[in-house]
Amino acid sequence: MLQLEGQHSGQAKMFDGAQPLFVFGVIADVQYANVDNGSNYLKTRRRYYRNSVTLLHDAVEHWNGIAPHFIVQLGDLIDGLNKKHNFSAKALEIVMKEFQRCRTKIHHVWGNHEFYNFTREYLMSSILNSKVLESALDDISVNPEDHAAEAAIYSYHFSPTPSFRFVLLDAYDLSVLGRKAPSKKYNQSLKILQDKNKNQNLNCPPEGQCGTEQRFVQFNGGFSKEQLSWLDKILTYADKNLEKVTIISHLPVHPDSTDPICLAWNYEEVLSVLHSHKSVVCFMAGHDHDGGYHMDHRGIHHVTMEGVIETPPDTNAFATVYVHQDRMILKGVGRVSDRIMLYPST
Ligand SMILES: Nc1ncnc2c1ncn2[C@@H]1O[C@H](COP(=O)(O)OP(=O)(O)O)[C@@H](O)[C@H]1O
Repeated sequence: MLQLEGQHSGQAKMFDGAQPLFVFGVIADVQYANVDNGSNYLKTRRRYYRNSVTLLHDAVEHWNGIAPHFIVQLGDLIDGLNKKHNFSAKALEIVMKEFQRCRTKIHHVWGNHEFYNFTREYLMSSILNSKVLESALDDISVNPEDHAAEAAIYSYHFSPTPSFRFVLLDAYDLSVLGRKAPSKKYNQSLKILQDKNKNQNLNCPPEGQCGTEQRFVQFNGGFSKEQLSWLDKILTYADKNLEKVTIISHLPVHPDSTDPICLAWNYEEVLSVLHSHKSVVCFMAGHDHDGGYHMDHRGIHHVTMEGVIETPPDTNAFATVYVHQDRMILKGVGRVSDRIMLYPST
């Protein structure tokens, strides 16, 4: 029997009648800018730049009535247009004011628009660095090289309750955005792009390519070997401890969960790490504003959240996830569909 949110008081209200172990909120691609409505590059989708902060406000109001244990913000919080208007810091202040009304922790990942507005160094010491909320390594022992890799990469993990873990990934670890020329990672990223994309404008997908090859564009990025090896260690620990892991990233990694132009460059390598561990139950991403979903052959749920920026003012796009011992129940608002996600059998 379904019970509506808002009919209960106190923490972590139930949605399906059973008491969840914990509850979290999820929202993607707010992309606020203090400019008139516009459209995406191909002029196929309308973008509601000013109104997106109102939709964020409404999401926070909703969550304040439920008291989730935490919220994950999937990146592209403010639009790159702010940079042109010298409004980046102010725009960030405006959206963070909404989040600050939220009586819970917010976990942020970074998308391409974070790097249009700010340098990686700025982001590391900004309010968008939520890694500081968690002790980065807690009880998982890693070697000194992994410590160094963790410091250069914005990724971390946390366990909100025993047997569950969340891993936030840095999808622009390999990227020409946010990596300084001519650093090793910048050069490596430019080479990956230019080997696959011969256009002058690297935001323009490779000529004549369709399907997943379109992903080699400048507004995407990928995961370094160090980050994947770090992820592998966390998942090994999680396997041993019979944990259920949800992975959070700006870029999706399964071609059936997104328009392939939005995929991470080395999505196959990420999938191969995920599939070598039994602990992974869900992968959540943003970036593709149309959203998407696919349960892969190993039973991992790939959820791509609809973007707030392309959501008309009379609706919304966010979700609350009720986590149970055997499933997650995702309750969408507005453009986001409800979904029951059973964990893969081990
Ligand atoms: N097909 C394309 N050709 C050239 N530039 C593009 C193309 N698609 C997107 N871009 C540019 O790439 C950047 C990111 O695109 P955008 O649609 O804003 O991505 P997002 O969905 O992350 O907002 C923008 O500067 C946009 O103008």
